[in-house]
Amino acid sequence: MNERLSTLSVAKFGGTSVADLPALNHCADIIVSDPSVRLVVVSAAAGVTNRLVELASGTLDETRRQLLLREVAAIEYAMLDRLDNPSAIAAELDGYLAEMDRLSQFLSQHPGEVESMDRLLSMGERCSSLLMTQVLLQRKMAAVNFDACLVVRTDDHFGRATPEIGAIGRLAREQLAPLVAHQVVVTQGFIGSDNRGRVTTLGRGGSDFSAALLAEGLGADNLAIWTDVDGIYSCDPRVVSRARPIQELSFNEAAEMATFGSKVLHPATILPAVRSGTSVFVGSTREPEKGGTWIRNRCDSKPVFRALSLRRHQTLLTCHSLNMLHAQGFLAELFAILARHRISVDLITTSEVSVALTLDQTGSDSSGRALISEALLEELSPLCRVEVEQDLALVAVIGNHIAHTAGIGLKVLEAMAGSNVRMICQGASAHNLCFLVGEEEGESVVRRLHDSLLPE
Ligand SMILES: Nc1ncnc2c1ncn2[C@@H]1O[C@H](COP(=O)(O)OP(=O)(O)O)[C@@H](O)[C@H]1O
Ligand SMILES: N[C@@H](CC(=O)OP(=O)(O)O)C(=O)O
Repeated sequence: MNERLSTLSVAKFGGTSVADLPALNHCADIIVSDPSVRLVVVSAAAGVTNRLVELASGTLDETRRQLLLREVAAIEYAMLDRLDNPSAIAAELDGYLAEMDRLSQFLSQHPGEVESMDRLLSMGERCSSLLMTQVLLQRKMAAVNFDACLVVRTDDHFGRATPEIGAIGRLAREQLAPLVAHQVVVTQGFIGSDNRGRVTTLGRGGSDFSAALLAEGLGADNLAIWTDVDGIYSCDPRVVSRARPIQELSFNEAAEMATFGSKVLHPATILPAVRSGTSVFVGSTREPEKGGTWIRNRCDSKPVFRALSLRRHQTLLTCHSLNMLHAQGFLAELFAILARHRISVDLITTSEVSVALTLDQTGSDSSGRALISEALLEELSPLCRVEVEQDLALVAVIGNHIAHTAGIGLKVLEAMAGSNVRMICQGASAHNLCFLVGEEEGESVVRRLHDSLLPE
């Protein structure tokens, strides 16, 4: 960097924050009011990625394909048309929309062609960064639109690419640092490229992750995740109306919340922040004055019960095998097969002859492809008999010293009286106690637990 900035902040704006022109103007207000914000990371406008995922499926009839393209175009043009000077970027935006048409048509003829799928999915974020940059230029800010693929280097696992941290750090220092010294740089979340320059995506909700990786690469002091809630709450406010905002959280607690379903943060966001010591803020784009949640390495309060998370659509895999009895290597073999299918395991319990595990659904790729494939079941079949249960919900109690505080199990189970608890996991972390219940019971269990463990 030519000039050392006293404080460097990265601001990420999610889909609802860039959904229309008034929303983009709220983002601009935040950026203008804080001179430390030098890198802005944007998601696709709300609803766009879902439509692109459908377009990328390659299974649509022509009427549906045209309808989705028109809907995406309507979202983007509604913003373009209300700019002071739409002609400045109209041709570029038209180009992106034409590319969506071309790629979705190609995919109708070649369904499952993963390279084109990711290129198509990347278009939503490209439209947003183009529009966001123009809104900042309108405000007379020095701003530039920057292609995230130049810095966010990943492997070539299309749909759910893994970032290459070392390369991202080097590229951020070489390419981004000189730019942020002189202007606000606007870039896309969610997308990257492999070492052959092919566009990749990081999996659904991956813009938070992109912002955290870029903040790490730049050595930023702060990362702000601007969204549609004024911070992280003690539970999803859509599920528990009495949930309350949390002012300060530790990295550990935030990581547990994100992992176990608090959608406000992508689960991978915390690790880059931990590595680089970057503080993370979560706040509302529409109401920044309300404040929000700070996530830091250390925080003063360490309550036993901090929050609850609910993750729906859980799958429980129970693997039975008599070969497991007093044998070595069974779990190693099982996990090797799961790893080959890029499945990450969440909860696990074992008995003499069986092992039950839940699958991490945050690992589903950008197209939302199902994780349990026929190929996986086939590979597992010589090793064990597999039972698959779906329609479960994972409830996580998150806090501190959970593994070392007497009476917690009783308190939690009392609140669960009458519910069928399918699996319980506790002990590996001092920060969580997790269990599975039927999907239909998930919300009511969380509400009862909130009343009992986190009363006002
Ligand atoms: N514990 C929680 N605190 C706050 N919001 C939560 C929590 N758990 C889930 N959410 C949900 O996360 C949503 C914000 O995440 P998301 O929709 O991914 O935002 P964005 O599009 O800005 O990335 C909120 O609207 C809220 O309903
Ligand atoms: N647009 C991508 C990436 C993302 O992170 O979006 P959001 O910030 O709105 O959750 C998606 O919908 O998955």
